[in-house]
Amino acid sequence: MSRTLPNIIITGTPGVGKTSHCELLAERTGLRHVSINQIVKDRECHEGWDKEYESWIVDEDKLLDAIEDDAKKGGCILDWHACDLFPKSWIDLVVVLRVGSATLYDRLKLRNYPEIKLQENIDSEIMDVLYQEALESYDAEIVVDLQSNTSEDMDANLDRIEAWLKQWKEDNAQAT
Ligand SMILES: Nc1ncnc2c1ncn2[C@@H]1O[C@H](COP(=O)(O)OP(=O)(O)OP(=O)(O)O)[C@@H](O)[C@H]1O
Repeated sequence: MSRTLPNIIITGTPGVGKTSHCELLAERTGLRHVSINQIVKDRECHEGWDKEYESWIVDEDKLLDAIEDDAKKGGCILDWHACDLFPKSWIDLVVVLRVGSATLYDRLKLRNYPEIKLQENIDSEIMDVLYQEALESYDAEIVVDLQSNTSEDMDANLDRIEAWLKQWKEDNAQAT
């Protein structure tokens, strides 16, 4: 299936900077920021609320149905703390954002996360869980991990993704 625009996943542990990156990237490129959190909530792609973790229990089949048409058209920036559920055929680039554990701790503390959720997220970041998930789910050549500790990191990441997008468009224009 050919798309005239690529689909990009921006993933990583909660608090790493996915939404911040996606919003700016959407502004800079015109691609659509697809906030999976928002879709799960708005389109009720869930089986209820987990009180302990203070998060929705996602119904993945319903979620995939909800975004399938947009994903098949292309031009989506998928913003979520997991990536293994999206079909490989939909995805052109997977960006895994990374952050130091002290910085992540400060960011999550500011959100008043429950202690259990805070600790699990710090452990997940230290143990590379999201990066490994991306490597297990997609071809290694489309997976990139980028640091997101500072606003300078974010600027550099956005430049890099924009350059990748420009190249993707050139390559795919030649192919058609
Ligand atoms: N590279 C960065 N440099 C400095 N601050 C950042 C950076 N990235 C994110 N932040 C700050 O960290 C906080 C969390 O960022 P953001 O909401 O984008 O994370 P997220 O990964 O989308 O989280 P969630 O998965 O919970 O939606 C925000 O206050 C944001 O301003």
